[in-house]
Amino acid sequence: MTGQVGGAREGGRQRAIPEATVARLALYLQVLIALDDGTAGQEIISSERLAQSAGVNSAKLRKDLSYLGSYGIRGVGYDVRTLTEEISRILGAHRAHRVALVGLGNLGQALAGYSGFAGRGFVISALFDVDPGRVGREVGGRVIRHLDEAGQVCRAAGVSIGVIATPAGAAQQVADILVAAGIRSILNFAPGVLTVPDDVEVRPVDLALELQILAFHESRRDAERLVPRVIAETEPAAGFHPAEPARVAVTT
Ligand SMILES: NC(=O)c1ccc[n+]([C@@H]2O[C@H](COP(=O)([O-])OP(=O)(O)OC[C@H]3O[C@@H](n4cnc5c(N)ncnc54)[C@H](O)[C@@H]3O)[C@@H](O)[C@H]2O)c1
Repeated sequence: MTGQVGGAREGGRQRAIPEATVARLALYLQVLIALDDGTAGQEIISSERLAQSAGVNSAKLRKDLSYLGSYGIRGVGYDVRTLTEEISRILGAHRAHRVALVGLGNLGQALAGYSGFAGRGFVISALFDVDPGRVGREVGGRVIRHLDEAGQVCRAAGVSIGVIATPAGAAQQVADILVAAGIRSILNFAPGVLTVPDDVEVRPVDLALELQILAFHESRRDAERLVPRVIAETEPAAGFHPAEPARVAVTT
């Protein structure tokens, strides 16, 4: 997996966009779409307001948007429609992407029933499982097909993205089948690393990892809160006696 993705053109060549910027562009697009829906025709948005709504600072926002070219009007802001279209174009969100979902258990059924993908340009077009108790059933208005049909169904439906929500032990076999069906982009919820050809992009999703990152930031914040207290409480106060041990704040 690369840390950069192809993006805006510069002098006829594609200018690579860092992955973190791509993630934030998706966030800006979400804000812009909500804004367009909610305010019926707001035309201009300031970089400060867009940055604040997306939870980033204005400097970072301007740097991110610089990958698109210059769409801002200095001192005024960004044209909402133009910026929405441009970010959509860069993210490929201006056209529908057909998605196949494999593994219709707890997670797969929740994903298949989620209505929010369509508004972002993702259409769940095919569902696959191998459990005879699930194959033939309908989830989110689609019938679950047997994985053996994946090649034929995915090609016929023009599926370009596969989502794996099977147990870890089945994920590699499922990935191989999706790749053989012509799919070059895979979102993998199953734990573990998949082996795929170089031209296939796999994005692992690991909520436990995200929670660990949150926990890390939380313990950093706790440590930062503790340090000023330690300093304050160890500073010699008036009447301090050198033989007296310094008091240090301890949180449990
Ligand atoms: N990444 C995350 O943050 C995250 C969060 C929750 C679950 N998970 C993972 O997602 C996966 C699914 O979790 P779940 O709770 O929905 O499990 P589940 O057992 O409820 O569902 C798994 C489904 O996969 C199907 N399946 C099994 N082998 C298959 C195969 N070879 N081909 C097609 N389908 C097959 C089963 O029949 C079942 O319907 C697990 O690997 C789990 O660890 C990941």
